Amino acid sequence: MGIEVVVEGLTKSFGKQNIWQDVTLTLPAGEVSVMLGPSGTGKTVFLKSLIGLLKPEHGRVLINGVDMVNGPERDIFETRKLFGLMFQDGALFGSMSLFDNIAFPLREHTRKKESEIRRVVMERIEVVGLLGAEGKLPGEISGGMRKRAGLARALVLDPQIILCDEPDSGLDPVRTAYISQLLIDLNAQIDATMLIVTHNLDIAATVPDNMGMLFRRELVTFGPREVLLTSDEPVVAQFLAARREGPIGMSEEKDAATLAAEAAALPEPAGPREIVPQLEPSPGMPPRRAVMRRRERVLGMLDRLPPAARAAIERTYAASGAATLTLPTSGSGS
Ligand SMILES: Nc1ncnc2c1ncn2[C@@H]1O[C@H](COP(=O)(O)OP(=O)(O)OP(=O)(O)O)[C@@H](O)[C@H]1O
Repeated sequence: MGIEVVVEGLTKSFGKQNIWQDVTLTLPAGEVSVMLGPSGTGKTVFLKSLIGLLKPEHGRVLINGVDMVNGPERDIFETRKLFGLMFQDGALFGSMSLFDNIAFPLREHTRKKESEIRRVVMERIEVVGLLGAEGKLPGEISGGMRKRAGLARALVLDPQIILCDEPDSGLDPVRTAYISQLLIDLNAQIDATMLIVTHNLDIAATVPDNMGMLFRRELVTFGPREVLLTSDEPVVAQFLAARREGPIGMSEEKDAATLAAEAAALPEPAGPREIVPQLEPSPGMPPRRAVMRRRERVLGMLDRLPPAARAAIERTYAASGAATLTLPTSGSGS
């Protein structure tokens, strides 16, 4: 099973530029989480901070008791081996075949024999649907194939935590849908904790168990997907509706007068936002073990969630036939 990642009071600046401050959240073990946020809000910086490649000035990132910010370098180095990283561009070596690219971490970090390396690499190549392309160079294949090769490479060391930086960048909507399904199938197969950074609304709506958003140097929210998807925070509503009206500007934040004028011109929302169902693993895949754990966890926190999120969660679990569940009384509490 994947490992819980606990982030406490994380603050990162570069010189005088504060990127974000006091970020606190927990990535639940084995669940899929998405971090949204406009360009430049520090999502990639956040991923790099989780693996200890960047050092925030304050706060902790705890993984199996190791603090990836302030812990001993030796422990951080060892803990990093639990991670699989998929970068935006696949980060493949252009002069190496896909096979050699995917084998690279095994050759660098293990003493496995070539026959064993071949077995592992071919297994992962099959998982991401690239059988037959292993001899090709990265320049000879499409962007979507390069992404999948990057994912295969992230998987060779049997990671328990997978970080994906914009898995959809440069992909058309159909390829993005395939990548979304692949991420869910992967979670079903290996039960790893996953964090995906994306701007893509389809991935955000269909893939994660949990969602968060960074904006104006803060974590706006992080929690079960229903919390963000029903949120009436202006920045979340603007992002999810992909509209110009709202706090997110083209290059800089808008002033109060502009915001007020835009808000006055906007039509009243027609009703609660529609939440599309989360993707299920493909036929033939094992069920996601995270689903049951998440259900326990989320139902345990129901009383502390905003009413709209609570109603959405109750609808989700009622629709998925959770007849055996006793939902905490709604209408009481918050
Ligand atoms: N090593 C660095 N040194 C100085 N500034 C940096 C460094 N890395 C990132 N930054 C700055 O931190 C800010 C956040 O960058 P980051 O790449 O994390 O944003 P992002 O949310 O991932 O953006 P996008 O969605 O466009 O990829 C940017 O202003 C960037 O210039």
